[in-house]
Amino acid sequence: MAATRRLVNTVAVITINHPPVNALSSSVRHALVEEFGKASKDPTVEAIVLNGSNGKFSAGADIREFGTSAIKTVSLEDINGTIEASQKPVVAAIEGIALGGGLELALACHYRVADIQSRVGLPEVLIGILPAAGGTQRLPRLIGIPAALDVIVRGRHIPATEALNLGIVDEVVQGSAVDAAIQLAQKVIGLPLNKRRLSTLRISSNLNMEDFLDTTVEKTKKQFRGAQAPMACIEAVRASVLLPYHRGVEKERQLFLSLWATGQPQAQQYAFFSEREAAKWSHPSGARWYSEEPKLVRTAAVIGLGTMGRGIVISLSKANIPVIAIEQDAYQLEMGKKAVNSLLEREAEKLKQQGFSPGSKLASVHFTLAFGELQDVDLVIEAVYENMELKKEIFRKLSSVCKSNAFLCTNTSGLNIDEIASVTDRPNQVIGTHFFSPANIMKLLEVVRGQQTSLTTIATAMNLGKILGKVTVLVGNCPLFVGNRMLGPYLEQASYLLEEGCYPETVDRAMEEFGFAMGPFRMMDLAGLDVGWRSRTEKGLTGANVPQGTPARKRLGNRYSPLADLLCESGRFGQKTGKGWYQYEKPGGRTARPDPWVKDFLQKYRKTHQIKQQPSNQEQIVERCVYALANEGFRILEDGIASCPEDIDVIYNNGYGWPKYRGGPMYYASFVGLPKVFNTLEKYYKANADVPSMKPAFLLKKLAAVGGPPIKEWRLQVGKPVNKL
Ligand SMILES: CC/C=C\CC(=O)SCCNC(=O)CCNC(=O)[C@H](O)C(C)(C)COP(=O)(O)OP(=O)(O)OC[C@H]1O[C@@H](n2cnc3c(N)ncnc32)[C@H](O)[C@@H]1OP(=O)(O)O
Repeated sequence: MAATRRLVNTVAVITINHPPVNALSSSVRHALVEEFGKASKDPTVEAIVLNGSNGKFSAGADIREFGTSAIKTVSLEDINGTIEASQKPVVAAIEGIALGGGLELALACHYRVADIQSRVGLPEVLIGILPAAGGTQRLPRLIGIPAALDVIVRGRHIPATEALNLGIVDEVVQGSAVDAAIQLAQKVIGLPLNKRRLSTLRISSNLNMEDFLDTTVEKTKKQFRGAQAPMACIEAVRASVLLPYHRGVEKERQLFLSLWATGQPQAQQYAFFSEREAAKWSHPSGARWYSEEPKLVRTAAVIGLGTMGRGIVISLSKANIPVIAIEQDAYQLEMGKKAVNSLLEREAEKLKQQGFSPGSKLASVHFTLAFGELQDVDLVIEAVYENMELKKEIFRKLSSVCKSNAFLCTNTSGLNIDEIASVTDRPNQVIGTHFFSPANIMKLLEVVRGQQTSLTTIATAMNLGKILGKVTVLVGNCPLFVGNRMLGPYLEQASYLLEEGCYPETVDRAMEEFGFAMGPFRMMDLAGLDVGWRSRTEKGLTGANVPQGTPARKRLGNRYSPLADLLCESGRFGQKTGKGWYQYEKPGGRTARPDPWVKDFLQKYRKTHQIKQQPSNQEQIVERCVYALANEGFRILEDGIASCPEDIDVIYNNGYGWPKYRGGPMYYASFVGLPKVFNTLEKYYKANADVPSMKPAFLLKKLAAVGGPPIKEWRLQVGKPVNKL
């Protein structure tokens, strides 16, 4: 039964029953109509309580129904209208979550009681749509325009205590929300309900509403560049100010349909489900996420308290895993300790505001210089800087100090996991955990399996990612893994564009207007240009080891751009030195300004090398950079490094600032059409045979030849994720 009804004295308790998250699919909506109908008619029922089974009110509309005929059956807004109009008081008992349509349903009830652990919100914007069951009209009437806009446009999950302060819920309880709701329902029997019907309320505000909304539009346009849903949310809320309720709801509906026509909701919903699929990892042996038991991680250690290590320590503590944090000397330890403690204080403050005692949520962190203290930890994450010899030295030590069943993780962004594992006494328990900076904030975790990594180790690392609240993707071991490997051809194209007449700001603007959080040159400046320079020097691509007589713009017969090397040779390492592809207000400054020095440098460079100026337009810039990125993605699939295109998209959406409303680079390639991507790359490669990264990948060619099937059918062509490198 999608909803059940029981009677407690004169209160009918209607329970949504649709595991796992009580999504309001067609069957639930029909069941709600039926049970409300019966409760309304039943003369023994004086009040109604609505809750969800298994401690979850509801995660909202069933996202899988969008775009199908199921969504067209009885509408949630009609149900909400019926509930609100009920002559008997209806109380929502919110446990766990009331999200999207779930909260809209609760807003149609006359009262809302929430348990202290619950979260409410209207996160539709995160899947490319807007609340379309009256939420954009009822919420502003309840909590006012500014607060409602914040909730709807950002789509964040609001903890119960904050929801109480905002006025979204009427009561927050420590114990059972259902019991409290029944008590409240009994108390309000017979009281007038008019003021509890949100659709009938008038919006009160002293603000100059039109100005306020216009300013919000401008701010939102900048903040969510290119995303349509946030703008539609504002327009729907504007309608709540200007129009009577029923016309506001019509506007909400129209906006929903226009959003659907943009294609953005489909991309964002693909991204939503891809994230969930990524957790369901598979292994070339045929093992899957459900066939392997992860080991419990009760205690952990982090080696290195630089930016990465600090973020990892915070993540572990927030997940209630006690941490031992190690540094190499007293000074570094003290610096790390100060930074970690100050971040933990901020977390504790947030918890206090939510009504929790920080001690019950944040695990302890113990700082030490002594490796010997690691003998009992279940798992270690090494987070020192990228140097193979240093990492090996640490893993040798760990191998001798840690208990035999401890897991050893390395936070490398591209070094060989097998080589690191080879110095230990337990290569099967060594795994890569590639966090993204700042590690306590960024959602992505690339888990890298080495050749000998055991299934238990994989299951444990994947489960740890989940516990830390990360979007965790399992990938194979190859230089730079998935995300960073794809950056290579992308950044290469960006540099070639400069050689050919573009400027950093032109390329960055094009990519940012496409939707990237940051263009390639701003990104390089942020990461530090010296990092890549060091690696190219080690590979003999630049510096003293380049063979004499090598042309400046060729390496091993292929095109090479020395621009970044030249910048580094001038001491321009990016933000940290106050100069890179841009100039900054000071070393460590954040505001990038085009630098006349760079312009002059590029002009001289082009003249010296007699490069014909043919600056690309915005569309060409995007095509070259994005197709180069996706092409490498196809190679990664061919090589068996990623299991499926969805995993690659999850990595880009969550770790590289790719605009989620474009689904990810592989989804985008599929959206544009694989034959078009193939032909464009082929044309470029034919004219530039010295740029092998632009040679269309074999898999792309194969898929394009059959007309570019939908992305979920690519798996058939990809096969098992066996590392072929
Ligand atoms: C007419 C329009 C009216 C209203 C519009 C809407 O209501 S749109 C929907 C708005 N709601 C959301 O966006 C919530 C989406 N869900 C989540 O954020 C999380 O799933 C949630 C609820 C916080 C639970 O997180 P948790 O980590 O505990 O579980 P997980 O994410 O793995 O989800 C478990 C399985 O449930 C599926 N699922 C979740 N939400 C929905 C949903 N709204 N519709 C359909 N399916 C949903 C999810 O895919 C998982 O499925 P599985 O097959 O097990 O992978």
